[in-house]
Amino acid sequence: MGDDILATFKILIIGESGVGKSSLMLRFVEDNFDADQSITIGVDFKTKIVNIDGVNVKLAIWDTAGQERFRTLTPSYYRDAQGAILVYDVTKKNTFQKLDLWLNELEIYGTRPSMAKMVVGNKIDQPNREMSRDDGFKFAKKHRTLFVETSAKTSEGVKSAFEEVVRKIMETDGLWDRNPRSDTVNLREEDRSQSFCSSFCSLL
Ligand SMILES: Nc1nc2c(ncn2[C@@H]2O[C@H](COP(=O)(O)OP(=O)(O)OP(=O)(O)O)[C@@H](O)[C@H]2O)c(=O)[nH]1
Repeated sequence: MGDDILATFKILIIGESGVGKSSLMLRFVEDNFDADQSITIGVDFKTKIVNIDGVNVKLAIWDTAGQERFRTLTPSYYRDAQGAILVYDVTKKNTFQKLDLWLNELEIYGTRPSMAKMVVGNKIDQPNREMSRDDGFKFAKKHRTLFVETSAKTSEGVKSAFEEVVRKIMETDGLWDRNPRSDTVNLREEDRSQSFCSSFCSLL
């Protein structure tokens, strides 16, 4: 395998304000954590190339604002996304209860019916849990989504959260297209000189 990138996947991170969406992206893309992570206004965007089971794919990760007043461009965030990570904070029950609304947004604005969805219970490093692992698991089972618990602070579960979404996208027919390969787009030198001669040299 070379450096070829098989495909580019658009993945959204959604959920209530303060659950750790930006922190999960920062941990996954830059392996970093900021205890004073600032609030997201509108949308933040990062790319990362990952190798999944020997195949390179490029991820375009869209970190959306949890706060309603910063969500003016919602439909364009969702357009063509192949995967979505729905985040709640295990120490805040209300963020878990809002997951239904976030799933509903995906239904309304998502343009790919078979989008891969992952529910993520974040901040498991904290001692004051309000939601158990089982609560998250049951929700995910009911809505047929993937599920994992994470800590953006310690990095536990973060890599799996993103990688499992990518695997799910890859195994879903019709959800993605291969990136055009450079050797099929550009004719090789010998082909080019041949086609030059067959269409032009014979006219001379
Ligand atoms: N202890 C702990 N704190 C976290 C974790 N993830 C995020 N935080 C903190 O929680 C706060 C909010 O995190 P953000 O990543 O800004 O949350 P967000 O969901 O992007 O928030 P919005 O931009 O408002 O939508 C910040 O102070 C983070 O440092 C975690 O796993 N553990």
